[in-house]
Amino acid sequence: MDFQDFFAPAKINLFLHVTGRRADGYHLLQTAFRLLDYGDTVSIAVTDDGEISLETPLPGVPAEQDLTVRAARLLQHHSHSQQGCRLRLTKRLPLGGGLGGGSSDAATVLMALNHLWRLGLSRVQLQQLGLQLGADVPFFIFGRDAFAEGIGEQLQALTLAPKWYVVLIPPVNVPTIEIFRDERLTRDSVPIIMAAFPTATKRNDLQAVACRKYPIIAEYLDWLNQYGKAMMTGSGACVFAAFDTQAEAERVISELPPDWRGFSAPSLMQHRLSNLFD
Ligand SMILES: C[C@@](CO)(OP(=O)(O)O)[C@H](O)COP(=O)(O)OP(=O)(O)OC[C@H]1O[C@@H](n2ccc(N)nc2=O)[C@H](O)[C@@H]1O
Ligand SMILES: Nc1ncnc2c1ncn2[C@@H]1O[C@H](COP(=O)(O)OP(=O)(O)O)[C@@H](O)[C@H]1O
Repeated sequence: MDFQDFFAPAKINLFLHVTGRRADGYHLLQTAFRLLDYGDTVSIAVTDDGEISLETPLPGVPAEQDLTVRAARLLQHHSHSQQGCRLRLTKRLPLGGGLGGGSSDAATVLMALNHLWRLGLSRVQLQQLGLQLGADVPFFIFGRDAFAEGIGEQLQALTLAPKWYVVLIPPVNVPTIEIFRDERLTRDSVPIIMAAFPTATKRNDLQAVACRKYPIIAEYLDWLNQYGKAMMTGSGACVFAAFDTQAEAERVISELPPDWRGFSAPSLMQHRLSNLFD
């Protein structure tokens, strides 16, 4: 059985404003997504028996609920394909970290199987399908830094200078839904236009609620603020800061207190699976 490896990068949100709420309860956002050259690896072997299985289930996540399996099943159902696959996942991104790990794994499975099963769906078709799995999935299929609106599915390409990021991983798993449900969340940020993004003050509207619920996040922000401008990504718990050079980022990592976890990684200009659509 031949397994092929496919990369599933992390994302960070360079700012995140909650501008309203849809009738179905989902929140309207404005955000800037940035890809990082750090992530999970999904290994896939195609089978002809129609079965879909995950050989490396994550602790606490039944295989059938794993976003890789759900993505494969969704694509199989949508395309009426008779083919199947065996999946293996090498997880580096923390669960519930705001780095979009599960969504990125799902996007990678959709793009890889579209290629391996020779389905010929376009990037836009896969983005629409991916939205059924999570609000961040279309961005990973879009495959480059983006200004996003709606619930994150309306995407415009952003060109940003390359940077190095320090990402710290507080020892808490923050369920996205818990932050969006909180009555203290402010939901009335005034919408900005994309052209205003580079000069606007960067803020994450989910950060105050997450820090109140999990004070350890504030502790990690305070520590990182000594070195650069620290912010939380997505609904947390991870926090990040940007640096111009690898050396600066690695110096910060080398000074982490004992038992604190984090990594440094450069920005990623294009998703490695983007070439599958050329
Ligand atoms: C906040 C963001 C920012 O990039 O990222 P994460 O921190 O999760 O990575 C995303 O909008 C998260 O996207 P994603 O993680 O895919 O969320 P989903 O699984 O679609 O949603 C989980 C739950 O959060 C709530 N939710 C999610 C997105 C949104 N715009 N409004 C919401 O109210 C809904 O109750 C939903 O049932
Ligand atoms: N392949 C997967 N990787 C990570 N989480 C997954 C996966 N499949 C299902 N999940 C579930 O989705 C939840 C949120 O995942 P994740 O996308 O990593 O969060 P976030 O977007 O906040 O970083 C996890 O807590 C887990 O229960």
